[in-house]
Amino acid sequence: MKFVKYHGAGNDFVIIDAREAELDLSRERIAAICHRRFGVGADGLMTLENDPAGQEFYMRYWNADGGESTMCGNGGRCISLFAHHLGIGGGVKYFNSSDGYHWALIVEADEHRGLVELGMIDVREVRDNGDGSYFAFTGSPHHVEFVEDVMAIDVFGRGNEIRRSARYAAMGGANVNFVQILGYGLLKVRTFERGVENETLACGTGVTAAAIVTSFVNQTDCKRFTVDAMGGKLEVSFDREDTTFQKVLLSGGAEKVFEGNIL
Ligand SMILES: N[C@H](CCC[C@H](N)C(=O)O)C(=O)O
Repeated sequence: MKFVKYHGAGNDFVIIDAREAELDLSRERIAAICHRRFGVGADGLMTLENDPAGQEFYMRYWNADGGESTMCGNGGRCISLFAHHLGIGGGVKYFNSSDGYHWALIVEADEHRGLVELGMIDVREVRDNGDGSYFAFTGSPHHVEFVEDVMAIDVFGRGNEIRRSARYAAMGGANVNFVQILGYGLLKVRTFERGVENETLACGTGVTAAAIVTSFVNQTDCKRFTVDAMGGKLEVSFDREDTTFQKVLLSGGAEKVFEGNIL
């Protein structure tokens, strides 16, 4: 089975063009493909499929543990560059996914790399958990808390604990984002990802949640954030009406790093 490997700010994915093929993708097989030693290694796997609703393609996403999951922002940017490399659509890609329709502008691209701006869903609620942390759904569920120094945080230990806490059990757990405010519109974020069950080098829906919660909580007139993730920089921008965030955009680099054949 042919695959390609892309990453967005170090959040990495196996992507398979499934438009013509019936694939055998069990939970176990996806977990094996994503395994860092016994497989290709990835934070997640995506298939690019024909969309019954008539968009240019459908994006399905599975986490590294083999579980099909909710929207992946870095994955959406990578699969849009992959679609571009396949000659699908024009300068703006229109696709469907688990949280509805998305568009992605290919700002620039060569045969390996690109700069991709992805339209995200609206965020109509930021929940204050009452303990200094917050929750927002940006296509995936995200816990957000502010810390003095993200590099001093035990992201795995504390992230795992919060991800498995009773608060988020009903939704199957949440991703956990630790946010350090570096300045006005400037954040550093580290994320423990549900379904990867570890820290990832970047999380697109996570940095989107971090920016929106920062605007909601203290930089209330800021609508554009640069976010330093461990694997690279991402930009988040939005319009804001009271507590509704619309025209949410996630921008950053995406890169095709290799292609291969899964036996
Ligand atoms: N692990 C997430 C999905 C992937 C999110 C992340 N890779 C992104 O870029 O948004 C979840 O199960 O909620």
